[in-house]
Amino acid sequence: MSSIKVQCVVKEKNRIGESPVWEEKEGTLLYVDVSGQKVCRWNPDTNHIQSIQTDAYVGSVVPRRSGGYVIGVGTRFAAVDWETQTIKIIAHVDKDKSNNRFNDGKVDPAGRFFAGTMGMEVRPAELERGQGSLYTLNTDHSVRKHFDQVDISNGLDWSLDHNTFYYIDSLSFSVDAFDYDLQTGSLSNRRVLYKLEKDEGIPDGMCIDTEGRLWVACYNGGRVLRIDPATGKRIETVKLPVDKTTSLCFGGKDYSELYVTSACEGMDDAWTARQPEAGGIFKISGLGVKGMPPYSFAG
Ligand SMILES: O=C(O)[C@H](O)[C@@H](O)[C@H](O)[C@H](O)CO
Ligand SMILES: [Zn+2]
Repeated sequence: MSSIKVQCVVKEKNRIGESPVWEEKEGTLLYVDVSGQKVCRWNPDTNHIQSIQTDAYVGSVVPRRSGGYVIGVGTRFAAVDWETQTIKIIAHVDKDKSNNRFNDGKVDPAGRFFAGTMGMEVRPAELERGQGSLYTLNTDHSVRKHFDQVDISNGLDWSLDHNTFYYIDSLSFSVDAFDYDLQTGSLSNRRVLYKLEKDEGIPDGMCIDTEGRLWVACYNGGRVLRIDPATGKRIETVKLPVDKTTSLCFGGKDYSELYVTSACEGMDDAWTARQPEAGGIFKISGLGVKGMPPYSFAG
């Protein structure tokens, strides 16, 4: 008997909720509202949300070892000082592409911040294709471009042995893998790991569990998938009461709960009436698997 429970824990609607990160020390969940242009921090004990406004779309937020956070905002990497509520630009990318913005990002096991860009959407998942690139913000604040021709740069994570990088370019409808060199931060040997089925929607955010399996949030699919990278097979599906599930991370006690963000942007009144929790954040408990603590940017 499965005892999986799905619960909407953050009722406040995000236009595009994204980039959830569990903060163990504070017991809080960090996330962004991409087009709502804010970085938020939710405390499950008090149900209180703190936020800071950004001046452009904010694709992701990651913790920083020296304190505060780093974000991908517009086409810039920037540092957030949470105490003083100030944002300082670190580096600029895609300078020739004024219509671009950062999307999903995550820190690698060596403390580098990986984040990708995309063109501006006219409607969800509709945009000029191939405008994005995948970047690394190194700990010395230099920027490296790994590749371009990306449609919607999205979910990413590293294998438990750090030798593989998993990556989603949403409009390819696949989860890809690369060989990863942790010493140099280099990617090579791209291949497709899993192709989504039609009814599964668009692959969006992704995270790994302690068994090395991947969890993928499916935009317009209303579900999260568990993929075994060893076989390339889907081994579990958990459905949610909203279609626009965007991203996910493990958190809570011992990282045994899966937090899933969602979006409501692009939904008409009838759709919103059917799914009143769209834009909220969900907690899935009883999965029987745990996740990994996030890495912090080391620069
Ligand atoms: O959630 C994200 O990653 C993007 O910011 C969104 O724009 C959606 O992903 C996209 O619309 C469908 O892939
Ligand atoms: Zn995403």
